[in-house]
Order: sequence, then C-alpha cells, then structure tokens
Amino acid sequence: MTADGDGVAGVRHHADWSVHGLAAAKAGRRVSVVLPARDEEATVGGIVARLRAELVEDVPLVDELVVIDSDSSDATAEVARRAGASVHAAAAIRPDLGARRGKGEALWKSQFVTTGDLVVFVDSDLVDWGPHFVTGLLGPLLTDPATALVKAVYDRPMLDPAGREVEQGGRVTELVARPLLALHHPGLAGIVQPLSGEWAIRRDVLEQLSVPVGYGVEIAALVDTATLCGPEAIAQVDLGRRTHRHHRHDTLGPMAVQVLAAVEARLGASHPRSTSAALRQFDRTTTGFTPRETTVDLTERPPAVTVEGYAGCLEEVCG
Ligand SMILES: O=c1ccn([C@@H]2O[C@H](COP(=O)(O)OP(=O)(O)O[C@H]3O[C@H](CO)[C@@H](O)[C@H](O)[C@H]3O)[C@@H](O)[C@H]2O)c(=O)[nH]1
Ligand SMILES: O=C(O)[C@H](O)COP(=O)(O)O
Repeated sequence: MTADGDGVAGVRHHADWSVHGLAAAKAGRRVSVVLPARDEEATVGGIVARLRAELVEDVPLVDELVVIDSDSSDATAEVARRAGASVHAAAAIRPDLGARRGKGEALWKSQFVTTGDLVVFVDSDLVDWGPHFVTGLLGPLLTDPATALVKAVYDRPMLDPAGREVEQGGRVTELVARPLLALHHPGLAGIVQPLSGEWAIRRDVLEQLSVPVGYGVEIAALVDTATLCGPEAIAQVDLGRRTHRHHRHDTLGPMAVQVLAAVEARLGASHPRSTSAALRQFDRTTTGFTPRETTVDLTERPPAVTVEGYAGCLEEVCG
C-alpha cells in the first residue's frame, strides 16, 4: 500500500514492530494510552481489559491506561474502572479551567492527568480492533526521533445489522475532511484517514497545540503538527480493519461543522475564529418541515504549555 502525498511519508504496517521490541525501545520513556468515552459502557470495558492484560501486565509497554469520561450518563466510568483503567471525569479535571462538552475537550483535559512522554489516543466505541492498534501507533514514535505524530490507517467497513459489509465508512472524511485538505493543505493529502480517532503524539508537541473542544481535534492536530514540525514528521501505520458504532447521517452535521471550522480557523485573518455556529436541520412533520437547531461549539482550548500549573515539558520542539 502506498499513499505518498506531497510531504507525508508512505504507510508502514503494524506488523513492522513487535511488542517486545517496542518495550525495549522505550529507553526510559513513558507511554500513556488515553480513551475518551461518552456513553461507551458497551465497549470501553473490553478495550481497557485487553490493553491492560497484553500491554501493561504481559509486556510493560504502556505505563498508564486512562479513560476520560466525557459527561457520560451511563456506567462508562464504573465499567472502565473495573476493567483496570484510571478514570477521570473530564469536567472534574482542573475545574478552575471550566468545562466544555466534546471529544476535543476530553483529549485536552487528559494532558493534566497523564505523565507519558508519548500519548496514544484510542476511541472507546471500537468493535473490530486489537492491541496492535497501540503497538502500531507507537512503532514510529519509539524508533524514529523525527516522528512527531502517527495516524492510524485502516479498512473501515460499514456493516448492516446482519454484519454484512455494505460500503466503506468515513462519510465526514470523504465529504468534508479530504476536500478541505485538497483545497487548503495539499501537502497533507497523503493522509489516508485524516479523522482517525486512533493516533499517537509526542507530548512535547501535543502540549504546543491549540485544541478544538469538539470533533475538530483530529484535523487541527494534523494541520498544526505539520505547521510546527513539517508534514514529514507525520507517520501513518496500517492497522488492518476497524469497525465501530456509526452515527446517523444527520448527527454527522455538527461534526462536519466542527471539522470545517477547525480548518477555517487555521486559514488566517480572513477567517476569524467563531465560538459557535447555529446548524439548522429539518424534520418532516404533519405540518411541513420543522426546523431543529443545534448550537455547535467551536471553542478552542489553548496549548497546555501556556496554562498555569501545567506540569509538562517546556522545551522548544521541532527545531
Ligand atoms: O463528546 C464526546 C463525543 C465523543 N467522545 C468519544 O470520542 C470517541 C469518538 O467519538 P464518535 O462520536 O464515535 O466519533 P466518530 O463518529 O467515530 O468520528 C470519527 O471522526 C471524528 C472527527 O474527526 C473523530 O473525532 C473520531 O475519533 C472518529 O472516530 C468515542 O470514544 C466517544 O465516546 C467523547 O469522549 N466525548
Ligand atoms: O470519520 C468519519 O468520516 C465519521 O466518523 C463518519 O464515519 P462513518 O461514516 O464510518 O460513520
């Protein structure tokens, strides 16, 4: 498989690295795995338990396994804790900094409760996955000092209720993220899955990034890491196959707005940052089309390194 863009390197394969080899390559570095989770009681426990058994207990690759409970109303926190994660409610982390809703907020807040030099993010709604998601993402970071961020690449089939493959997933990827990269960041067009929720990053880079509180977090991290370190500092690793819970197409609207806004905010002064947008969608009712309005949060959190009391590293990165 090749996917060379203008600047991004080709895709490696997770099998290029063994778990024992990676544990030996750590050389004193600490690894945090962070799972953001909102209402994921059905899946988060199994993911945590397997990562804990294979990458914490069998082989000492992962030093901390952290679930950030993102305003769940189900038993996510309890299930994750029982499976062996340390669990933090996003809103309870540094309450002096306030609380927003969203996936990006969970990732941003995770910086205040983790200590890893390398941070691996893994979604907690995964169905088809394995510990090779974590080892694959760590491969380039642990073996190549020029790598700053690693993105997951995978087949992502959409299955019908009977488990048959109906098409490939990634609706926001294909209709929003990829066109945005083509228009504004062609040097990143070689990124196969720009929105993949599984990615890993050096903390000394992560802490320099401004973080959208919602679903703009992945595209923002890509664009900003390329700006800070160059696109060649972004690696990609093929993790095989991934399936997860899908949103209805209309609930992808707010996600699309957040992805668009994160890229627009990085286009310079002609696109001032808004802090919210009103997305109007319509339901067919007996009286016609009834509008349904969603206020989409476009807020961004500042680089952690600029936040008073942040304990991370303060060194300058990427030259
Ligand atoms: O407010 C939220 C929303 C989601 N999540 C968690 O974030 C992960 C991904 O969320 P999901 O709603 O399943 O996103 P997807 O539809 O899978 O969206 C894809 O595209 C998004 C936009 O780039 C990425 O953020 C996702 O990781 C990626 O899987 C899951 O573990 C969620 O529980 C939170 O922690 N807080
Ligand atoms: O990554 C994406 O584009 C969105 O998460 C939607 O994915 P899906 O179309 O596979 O649900």
